[in-house]
Amino acid sequence: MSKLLRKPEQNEVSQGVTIVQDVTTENSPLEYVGFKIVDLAPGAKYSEVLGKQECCIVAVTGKINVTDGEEVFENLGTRESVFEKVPTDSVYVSNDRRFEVEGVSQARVALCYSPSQKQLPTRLIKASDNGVENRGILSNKRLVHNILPDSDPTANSLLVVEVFTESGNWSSYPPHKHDRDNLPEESFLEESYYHEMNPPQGFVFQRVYTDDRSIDETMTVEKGDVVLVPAGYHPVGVPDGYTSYYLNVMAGPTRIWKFYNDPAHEWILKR
Ligand SMILES: O=C[C@H](O)[C@@H](O)[C@H](O)CC(=O)O
Repeated sequence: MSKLLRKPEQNEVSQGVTIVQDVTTENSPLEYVGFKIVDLAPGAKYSEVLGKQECCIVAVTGKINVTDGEEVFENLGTRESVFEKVPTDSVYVSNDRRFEVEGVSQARVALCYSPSQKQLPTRLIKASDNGVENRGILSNKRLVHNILPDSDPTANSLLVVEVFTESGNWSSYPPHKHDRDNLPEESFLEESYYHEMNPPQGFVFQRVYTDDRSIDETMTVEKGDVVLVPAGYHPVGVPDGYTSYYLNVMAGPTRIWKFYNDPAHEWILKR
């Protein structure tokens, strides 16, 4: 199996707290991005003390309470399924702070991490704060919820976005990359993809490949999988009949999302 594909696990770390995905800079080829999926039963609590990392806590499904020890944010979350396709609530917590997440209902929480040195204020990113974007044409249409875009100064290095791609469409297509620290042409951002499909037995194909093909992995991706993108183009193809969801975390030396399209396929934008 590709080293860029992480299958979900059921690691119950305490009563009602199950770690489903746990990507760190120590256990992955990523140097900037970290990512967890935590399932919480009602009343179960998960807490962390952050070092020189910032974290965006995303209420993927269900309702949660979040505190950083000073502020309390209650009843966050807007959906029982991501496929309701409504934006959700998130909380940004900066470096050298702690946080605790409590399940109000059965909840799935994404913890999105990146490096942070300069402590910034904790911030509730309400669902209504998400920038909603219909992107693409023909068979490349997708719906984008910008949770923590580079235009939002809340974070030091973290970018978080979720994308819905309909049946028979492609996203992150034409293939693009952001693996060179070469602004203004291109920024260097590592990336993680957390995937879900509807109906849940579905799969999508994701290719991660570099110009020199030193990386060239085409993966069959299923519900709960994480795909790691240390470098390279990273298109996603969605079979007929299914809807794809993914949550992206990006981070790198400069918090700017400036991608570069694969010249071989850029022509499709001119149709
Ligand atoms: O680089 C960002 C990620 O690849 C996705 O968020 C992608 O941009 C989604 C899309 O435009 O299809």
